[in-house]
Amino acid sequence: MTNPHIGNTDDQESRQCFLAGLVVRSLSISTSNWRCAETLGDYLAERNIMGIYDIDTRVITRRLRQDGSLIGVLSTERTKTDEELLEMSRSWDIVGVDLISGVSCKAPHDWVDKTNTEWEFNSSKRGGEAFRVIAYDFGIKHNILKRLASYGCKITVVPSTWPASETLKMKPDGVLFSNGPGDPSAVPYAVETVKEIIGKVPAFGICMGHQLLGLALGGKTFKMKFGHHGGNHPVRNLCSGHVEISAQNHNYAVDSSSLPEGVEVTHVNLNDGSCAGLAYPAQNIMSIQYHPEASPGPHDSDYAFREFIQLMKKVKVNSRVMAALSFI
Ligand SMILES: NC(=O)CC[C@H](N)C(=O)O
Repeated sequence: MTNPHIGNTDDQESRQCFLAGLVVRSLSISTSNWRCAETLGDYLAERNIMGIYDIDTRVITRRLRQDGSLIGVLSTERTKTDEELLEMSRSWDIVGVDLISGVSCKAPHDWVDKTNTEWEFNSSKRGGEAFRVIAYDFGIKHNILKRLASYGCKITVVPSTWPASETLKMKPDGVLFSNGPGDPSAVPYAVETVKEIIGKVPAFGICMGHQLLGLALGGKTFKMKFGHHGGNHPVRNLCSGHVEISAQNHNYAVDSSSLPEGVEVTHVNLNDGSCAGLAYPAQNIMSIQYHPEASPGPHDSDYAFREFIQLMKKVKVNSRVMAALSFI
């Protein structure tokens, strides 16, 4: 973490902490958040997750910015020499590795929790209809589900390997493809699932889900030098012209130039011009590369959830009209 002071606030965004290790500058010895249940050190130790502090994370950040993402090794084993640790780091890679299967849920389950009412910041423009959404868990952040629930959705979360045929049998009004770790090109099974669903049901992709949609539509993804991480990246919404301050956490991106005819780039990251969102109106597809659910981060992009509701509503109304016309 580049923020020097870590440990004074915390919120869980998944059923468990999947981190292998955490490197921080200064570990807060006190917690100053009324909801904080324990110190970061205790939290990590209870889960046998390695942590190291008093590290000059700014030097590491400058190195990563200069040389790109690097593989690192943390070890408490004093028997290992530096050379052996370096060998370990050289023997591992993130490219081509399926990291989704290790974090996805094991079985379908419903989700009902909404955003805590006292923190609700966008309760305007809520339609009355409840739309049925199937959310693919590629490592889904809980606040994505809370925002959908706050917008009135009835949600079933399914594992990353859940068959598209089973999803279509559930007759959802929409499908959400979630965020998730690792290389999108390392999970062809997930791309195939997306391919079988799009065009039949409105789809919304977030981060990994956005990349899987890009691949399913025939585009390509690539590994960025050091990705986008943090809560202060400016993104231009090309439809509205607005610039949003966004929450970002990704190392891959969709190559805009690889997208086929009809697929629109809807958002651009203003730091490097990369694709930050796409749409394929012909198949009722929308997706964004960053995190509209924030948690943590700014709420500028919360409207994306409302746009997904409007997309499902439009499709549902159209299908009712078509059904009525078929009787005439
Ligand atoms: N937050 C995410 O879903 C990340 C997507 C993908 N694993 C990447 O690193 O680009």
